[in-house]
Amino acid sequence: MSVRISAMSVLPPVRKDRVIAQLPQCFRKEAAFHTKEDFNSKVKTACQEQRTGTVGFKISKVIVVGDLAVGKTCLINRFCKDAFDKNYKATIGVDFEMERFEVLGVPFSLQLWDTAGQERFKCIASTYYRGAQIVIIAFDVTDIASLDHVRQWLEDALKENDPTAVQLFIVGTKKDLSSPAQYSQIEQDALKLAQEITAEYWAVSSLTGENVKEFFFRVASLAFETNVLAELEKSGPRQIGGIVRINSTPSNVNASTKKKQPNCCQ
Ligand SMILES: Nc1nc2c(ncn2[C@@H]2O[C@H](COP(=O)(O)OP(=O)(O)OP(=O)(O)O)[C@@H](O)[C@H]2O)c(=O)[nH]1
Ligand SMILES: [Mg+2]
Repeated sequence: MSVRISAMSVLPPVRKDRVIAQLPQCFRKEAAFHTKEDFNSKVKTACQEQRTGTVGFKISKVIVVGDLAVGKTCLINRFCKDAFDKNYKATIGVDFEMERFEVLGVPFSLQLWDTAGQERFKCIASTYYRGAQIVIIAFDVTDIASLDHVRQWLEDALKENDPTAVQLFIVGTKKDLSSPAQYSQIEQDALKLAQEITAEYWAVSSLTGENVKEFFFRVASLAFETNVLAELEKSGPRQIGGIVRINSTPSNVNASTKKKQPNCCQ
């Protein structure tokens, strides 16, 4: 407890617009991590009673992958800096941003890794995939090829991570560029894919900001909820009563059986 107090007194308070008191809802019920309206009751009780263990000090790693120019950097910049650049500057290797939240009164941080989509930088970027709790695969809703490549990105990301420990999101970008008819067509395919690979689906626009904050709040909340449940499980059923597990095993068909390949940078 004393550690917690000193750590909190060193850090400035979390920004008011990063405080999460209610569970943000999913974007589409057909492809959601879960569709519950509220945080798990065990998680809420644990937070109220300050029994969240190490979660308050935890930094969860998020990697954002996907084809070049789909808008990964813009998505992160819209959320972290509320900025948008219409000029394309390829990410070379990786970049990262830290975002601090307060979820149900408990500090919680995400380390957002923005990776390169260009083939020639992919090899550097992939060395940073390891240790991700959350994998976000971005595709451009106006470019069906970028959706077709999602499975390959997933496979690459899961080579470096434990597939059963990863929470997966598919995010369609540049929603502002697509007509409602075009959008609903690609959404059908994206929802189908999300269901197949057990991912939660979102669609956003970094230009207008539509759904960007909602998306990252949802990511932070689900990551937090999973971490608190894991912490409660660690502290044992005798202490905390029965654990309600949320169904969080991304059963990826392609990647889970693959052997780790050596990274190549020829
Ligand atoms: N209209 C519109 N353009 C966008 C949006 N998001 C990104 N763009 C544009 O798409 C281009 C590529 O965006 P980036 O964010 O740099 O793409 P990236 O995925 O990071 O690309 P790499 O770093 O090469 O992998 C830029 O010209 C952006 O301005 C969006 O929501 N709407
Ligand atoms: Mg980029």
